[in-house]
Formats: sequence, C-alpha cells, structure tokens
Amino acid sequence: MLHAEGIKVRYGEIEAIRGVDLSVGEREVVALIGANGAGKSTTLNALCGLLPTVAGKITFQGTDVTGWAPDKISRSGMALTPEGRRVFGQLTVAENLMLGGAAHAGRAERVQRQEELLELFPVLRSRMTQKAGNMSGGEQQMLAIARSLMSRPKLLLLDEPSLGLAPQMVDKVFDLIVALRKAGLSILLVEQNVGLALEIADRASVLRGGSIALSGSAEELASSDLVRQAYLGVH
Ligand SMILES: Nc1ncnc2c1ncn2[C@@H]1O[C@H](COP(=O)(O)OP(=O)(O)OP(=O)(O)O)[C@@H](O)[C@H]1O
Repeated sequence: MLHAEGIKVRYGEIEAIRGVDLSVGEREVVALIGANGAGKSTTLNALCGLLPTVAGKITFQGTDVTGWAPDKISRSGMALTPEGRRVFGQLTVAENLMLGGAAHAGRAERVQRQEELLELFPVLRSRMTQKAGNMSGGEQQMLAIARSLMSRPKLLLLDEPSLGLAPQMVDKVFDLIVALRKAGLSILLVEQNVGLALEIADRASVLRGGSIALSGSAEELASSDLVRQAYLGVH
C-alpha cells in the first residue's frame, strides 16, 4: 500500500526527519510513536505531500508519488486527518462533510458517500444540522475523521486522534479505528497513547530524533525495553 524509503525533511537548517523508512500494508494499522518533537507529524505531512522531502522515495499503491502535490496524492487515495480536530466550527456537520469531498466528486456522489459514512459514524447522524463548533471534542474528532474519508481513501494518516479527549471518547475513537480497518482501510496512526495504539496496531515504529529507532510487530514493541521504559512508563 505505502512504502517510504529514506525520506528526509528540512525546516531551513534543521533536518527534522533524517531518513525514515516506513511501510503500511493492505488493511494494516501501523502505529508511529515517539516523544514530542521526534518528527511524527512531519513524517505524516511529508507522506501526503504537504511538506517537500529533500531525499527518499514514497511509493503508494505501486506508484512513485514522491514530490506529488497534496491534491494529487489525495486523489490517488491517501488522506490525512491532521492533529487538532480542524473542523469548520461555524458550519454545520453536514456542511463540513460536504466540503471534505468537494474536490473529488459531484454532489450526488458526495451525498451517497455521506450516507455510507453515517453508518460508520452514527453519532454524527443526529447532529447533521448542528454547528460543528458546538459539539464535544470527541464528536469534533469523529467529524474530522469522517471528513477525511469523504474522498474514499485507501490509506488514512491519523495524527494524534485521541489528544485532549476524555477517556470515554478516547475509547470511542479507538473503536472507530478498528471499525475502519474492518471496513477495508489501511491506517498509519500517530498516537501519544502508546499503550492503546499498540493494542490495536499490527505493527509499529518508534521515531526518535528524526530517525526510526525500532520497528516490529505491535506485540514485539509492547514488550521491548525501549518502549516499556520510554513510552509505557514501566521500569
Ligand atoms: N514549521 C517548523 N519550522 C521549524 N521547525 C519545525 C517546524 N515544525 C516542526 N519543527 C521541528 O521539527 C521537529 C519535528 O517536529 P514534529 O512536529 O514533526 O514532531 P512530532 O513528533 O510530531 O511532535 P509533536 O507530538 O510535539 O507534534 C521538531 O524539532 C520541531 O521543533
């Protein structure tokens, strides 16, 4: 599905990621974990074309997409839900969803896609005419994810979906990720809740100082000393 090899991103003089290798298979959930500033968001933004890479190669569904513009990558089937639940607060839930698919399809197709998504996001169905800004943080996160899915991506890049949510909503977001995988999506998940991320992921990688320090199955990482000590607080 996705294969990144040796990707590097600079912010001016700073090399924020220094040769990252990552892959995500069909219907796989891969967790990318690491401390603040390790380069996780930078990696996701580079994969979907929002940041230029200075080295490396990104292959998506067998096609070299390195250097492609974000809208072209999006049309090829990759979507990003950025950190921070960026919904349009003054617009209704329905309007937010419609904007998600705007670049990709006509109105009839967007309405049909919206209907499919409401099956996966029942919490949004009763909120369609409500302003997005009046919903809880968890509901806004659901909406942000649903909006990313309007373009029918094959691969979803999810940046810190549980950040700042109440524990009950965190569980709901993780249940949703599991349901999305069941529905056929591949997911690259950046998550500070490392314990939960490793429970639902198939594989995981640890990013440290802009490089991959460790990769393996989620079980391997959950039992590794590095992850237990640095990210799960076990000593
Ligand atoms: N726009 C920017 N300009 C300059 N440096 C940046 C910029 N964005 C990020 N950085 C730096 O790049 C490095 C990686 O940042 P990034 O946001 O990718 O980390 P992260 O692992 O996602 O952390 P966090 O969880 O805090 O978002 C950090 O050292 C950060 O300070």
